Parts: sequence; C-alpha cells; structure tokens
Amino acid sequence: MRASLLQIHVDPDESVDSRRERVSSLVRAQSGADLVVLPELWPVGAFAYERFAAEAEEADPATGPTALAMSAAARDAGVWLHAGSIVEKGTEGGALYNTSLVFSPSGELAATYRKVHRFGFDRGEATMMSAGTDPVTVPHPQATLGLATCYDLRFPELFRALIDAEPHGARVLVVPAGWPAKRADHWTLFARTRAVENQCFVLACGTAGSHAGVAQAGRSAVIDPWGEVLAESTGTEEAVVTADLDLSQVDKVRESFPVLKDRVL
Ligand SMILES: O=C(O)CCC(=O)C(=O)O
Repeated sequence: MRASLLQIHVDPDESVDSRRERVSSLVRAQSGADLVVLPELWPVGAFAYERFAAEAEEADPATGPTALAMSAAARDAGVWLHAGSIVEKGTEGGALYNTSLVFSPSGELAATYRKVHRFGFDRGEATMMSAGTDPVTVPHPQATLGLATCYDLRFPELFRALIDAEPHGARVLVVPAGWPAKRADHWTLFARTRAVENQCFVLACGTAGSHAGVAQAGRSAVIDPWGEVLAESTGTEEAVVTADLDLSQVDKVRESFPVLKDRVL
C-alpha cells in the first residue's frame, strides 16, 4: 500500500474556498497512491473556534462544499482518500461534530467518523462540539483502516476497539490531527506507541502553519507495526510524506512477538 500524507499549511489569511481548491489540486496530484490522508479540520483550522459555527457544513457531498470537492478529487485521482475532518453541521438540533470523511476511488463517501474525545477541557471544541460515540473501521481493499482524530490518540482503549472490531480489525490506524507544536513530542511518542502496542501501521497526519495563534507541530509520520518510522516530515512546513507499507508485516510482527494474545482484561 502506498500512502501519502498531506501536511497542509493552514493559514487564517487564506480563505477556506481557496484552501479547498489548493488541497483538491494536491490530492489530484497523488494518483498512484493507494491511500491519501489529510489532517484534522484543515478547511477552518483546528483552533479557530470562533469560526466553527459559520464554517460548519454537511458531510454529504450533495450539499457540503468540502465533501463535494474531496469526492471529486478522490475520483479524479482514482485514490482512496481520508479527507481529514470538517466541522459537521449535524441534523440533530444544531449540534456540531468534528467529522472525518473517507472517500473511495469512485468518489463515494465510504465512511464518516465523529471524533469521540473532544479537546479543550472546559473551552473550545469540548464545549462547542458534540462527541461521537462509535469507533469506525473502513474496508479498504488492501487493509482495514481504523479511524481516530488528534486528541483520540491519548486514549489507547479506542485503538484496542479498532483492532478488535468485527468482522475485520484495523491493521492501518489513520490519525489526522491539528496537534500544537508545544506538545509535538507527545504527538510523535503516542503515534509510535499506538503502533507498537497494537502491532499496526499508524498514519499520523498533522498540519503546518498556525491556527488562531496556535503553532502547529507538523511532524506527520508513517510508522510500521514494530514502531519504526518509515517516513516523516521533520519540519513544520507544508509537506507530502509518502511511504510504501508492506502489509504482511502486521501478521509477521503479531506472529513473531504475540503480545496481543497475552491480554488478560
Ligand atoms: O492532545 C493534545 O495535546 C492536542 C489535541 C488537539 O489539539 C486536538 O484534539 O485538537
């Protein structure tokens, strides 16, 4: 599986429409990849709380501008696309969600995932958005994907649910984020930890730039089931991080070091 992570620069001086067009072109340039991944809340910026309500949109490509643009870009490139997340305008009484969108190469919306763990404690996303309730896996033809978003990375029990999902547990964990630079070491530490403890690939895709004054970590990375970093962005600028994943490594690592079988609880 060839995976390309697009570490998008999110700058409040660029309009959402212009960023959407720019990101669509970047996705179209990835034809040949088996999976393209975008970061969390790249249209509006993960920390631009004051714009969440105004920029909220529907997850349906028939009505939501980001969903429509990403569906077309996935189809034109002929790739599976994890389009990062949007501020989703839910149908339930005005609720907002931080919702990831996954498109198949035909442009069909294959899955949505509403972020379960909201960040901000008593501020921001934690007070403005509603929480998702369900772990989501996606049947990519090469490997089942498990979805998580940013702050979810701090909650290992979600990842256990993803690898234990029926009928097929996740083998590639996809984590879009808007992780702040001041906790960049936690981002890389947790991404590698989730790979090692679940014996899975982890695709950790962050943003570049600064959202509402919060400098972003960048440091997007592709990590294998042994915890080795196959490819990464060492800088904080916009970048494309590409790696070829040997998916047979998941079984090899699980068979040669069968720690998952020793779970008691
Ligand atoms: O957990 C962290 O340090 C960052 C989380 C975050 O920024 C988010 O979920 O948006």
